[in-house]
Amino acid sequence: MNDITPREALNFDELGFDTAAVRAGTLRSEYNEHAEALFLTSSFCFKSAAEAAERFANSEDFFTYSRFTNPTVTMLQDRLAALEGGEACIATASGMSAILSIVMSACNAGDHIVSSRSIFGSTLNLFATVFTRFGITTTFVDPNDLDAWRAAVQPTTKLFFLETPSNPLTEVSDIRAVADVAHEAGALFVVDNCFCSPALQRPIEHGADVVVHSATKYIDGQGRVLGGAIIGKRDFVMGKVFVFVRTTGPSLSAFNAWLMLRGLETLPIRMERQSANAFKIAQWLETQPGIKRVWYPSLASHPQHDIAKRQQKTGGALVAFELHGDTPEAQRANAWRVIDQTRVISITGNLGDTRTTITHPASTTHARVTPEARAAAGVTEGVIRLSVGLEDPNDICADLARGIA
Ligand SMILES: N[C@@H](CCOC(=O)CCC(=O)O)C(=O)O
Repeated sequence: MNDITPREALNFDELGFDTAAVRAGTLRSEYNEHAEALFLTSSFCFKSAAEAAERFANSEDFFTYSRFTNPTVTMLQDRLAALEGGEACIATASGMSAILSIVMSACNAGDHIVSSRSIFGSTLNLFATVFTRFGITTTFVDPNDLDAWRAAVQPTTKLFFLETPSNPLTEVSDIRAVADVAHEAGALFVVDNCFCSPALQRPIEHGADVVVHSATKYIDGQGRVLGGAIIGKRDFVMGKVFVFVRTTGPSLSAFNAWLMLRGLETLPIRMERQSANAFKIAQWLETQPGIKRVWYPSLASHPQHDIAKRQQKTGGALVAFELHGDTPEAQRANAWRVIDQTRVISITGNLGDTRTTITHPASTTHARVTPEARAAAGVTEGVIRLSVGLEDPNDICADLARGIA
């Protein structure tokens, strides 16, 4: 590929994380532009039919067609691989298409997955309803019960799936401990690192084989575009996932990749500040009598506080809390009242934005999950998820106080 860099290529393994966040992805055109260029083109031209044939035959090394190779997307992939400490990355159109691509690349009909039960609603549905139609079954387990992971293993188990911290309750699991069980079983261990981003947690360093992201969240960081990313060893990512994405087309657009490159430049400072704001808000929520329970990994009351301290740089920017209520209906009414009384916070089904967002998971992000699966994951009608942004945390507390009072 035309890797024309103004000076010699940088080795990001030897440079700091913050340096990689702004500089990794060094591909430049013949013009040696300073900022990453946006290559809005569906295809690339060839000097001859023979060159076209040669380049299509070696598509990993040449730009041919943007469904599978585009310079702007390559720069994003290179940067994400550097940030996660992986050998290679493939970017996709959304987080869900990233998970789909991993499973379709790793499993065949008749194979089996062991997954945490505490995962995003659409991921749970993908495993429980879509894959089963193609003969891939999943056993869901309590993510903090290592015996349950072990007991769920079958001769056909090919993949372990963990989300830590989990969506929406920020349940934290020991990545190294689950990795050991996965590897004893000969399974590929996939960790969804969406809530932390590589700025706060690098699962590959703790034994994960593959890291998956909804890049829509902290990687974009400003609530603008959808995207996904798969990071891991070259033989799996380029040998299998690349071929799947090339053939089936859940590819990331160059425009979205370009925005995400901009977003990543501020990832470390956004995560630091948003985490600090979230900690302040979580501490304040714990003092509110109207609130039954608060989940935030940096709080001493969090059930996996010790694991989080070991594994994450900060508690992250997601806070979950539960409202009182004698019945599920009363809990929902209380939660909706708090949400509806906000004026500053955005009521929306997304997270990872610089603006604070508030979500009622039971009726949005986890609405299509069965009530039993929601109950097993602890997602009651009283739970509210807050994705804390860059506003003054006092303004966010005041906005929440109106409904809580
Ligand atoms: N990952 C986002 C997703 C937003 O919600 C959904 O995708 C809902 C699922 C559906 O209705 O199909 C988040 O957690 O905020």
